[in-house]
Amino acid sequence: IVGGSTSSVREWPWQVSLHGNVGSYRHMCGGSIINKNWIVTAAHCFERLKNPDDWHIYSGFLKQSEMNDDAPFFSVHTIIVHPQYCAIEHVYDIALLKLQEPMYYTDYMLPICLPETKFESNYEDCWVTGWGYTSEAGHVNNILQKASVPVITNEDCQSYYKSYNITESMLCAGYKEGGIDACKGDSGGPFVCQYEQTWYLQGITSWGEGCARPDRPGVYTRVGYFKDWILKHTQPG
Ligand SMILES: COC(=O)Nc1ccc(-c2nc(CNC(=O)CCc3cc(Cl)ccc3N3C=NNN3)[nH]c2Cl)cc1
Repeated sequence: IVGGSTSSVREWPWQVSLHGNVGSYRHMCGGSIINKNWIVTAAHCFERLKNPDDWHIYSGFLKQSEMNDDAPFFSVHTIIVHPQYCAIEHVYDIALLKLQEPMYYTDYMLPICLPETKFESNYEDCWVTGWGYTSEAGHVNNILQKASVPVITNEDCQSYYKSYNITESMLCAGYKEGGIDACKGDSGGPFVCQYEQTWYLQGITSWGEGCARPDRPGVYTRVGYFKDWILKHTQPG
């Protein structure tokens, strides 16, 4: 997160850190708890690491330094990447992780609500969180960062990204002058908005041209667009 600030415990209890085995395990992506068995994240996180055994999920932690080999983690039973995901176009950048054992909820580990509708009309108080770089030429941050970022229309977003196709399955957020944005290592993590005292997962951190640059908003997977697909895979019975 560029231009953000340090989060406190229990602020974002749905935020998880996905550690991938690239020789040793290290933070690769963020993710969000949606119920006791399922995490939602970005499809691009699994381009190289497709084996569930190569992933450890850390939940309930604020600092990367706490997510060490002595700390408890959840294992992954199944990785479901959206069948229409396309890396080149950044489309359908969403994936579901089924846990090997159900999670227990605590004050530090709680699910985030899915959006009510496919396209929300209210995006008043929206935040992006993660352990990603705090500048383009940076490194993964130890303490979870947060930043408030306004949603912009897809039409405005398309006008900024002339060489890309901003689809209805994407949601954009950012400041025209830049300065505050997600960055490397934040992807897969939550973009949440508070409405009438409830937080909803409106986006999954996906891509952008650089970090926090003027006229280059962040592009998120629009979670509402995939609500039926998510429910189909994650509802018991
Ligand atoms: C010790 O462990 C480590 O060092 N781990 C570690 C883990 C992951 C990565 C890493 N992850 C990615 C995937 N993309 C993102 O995370 C954000 C994309 C994004 C989204 C929005 Cl909305 C806005 C802007 C951007 N944007 C553009 N440019 N940069 N960011 N790239 C790299 Cl590199 C690097 C190191």
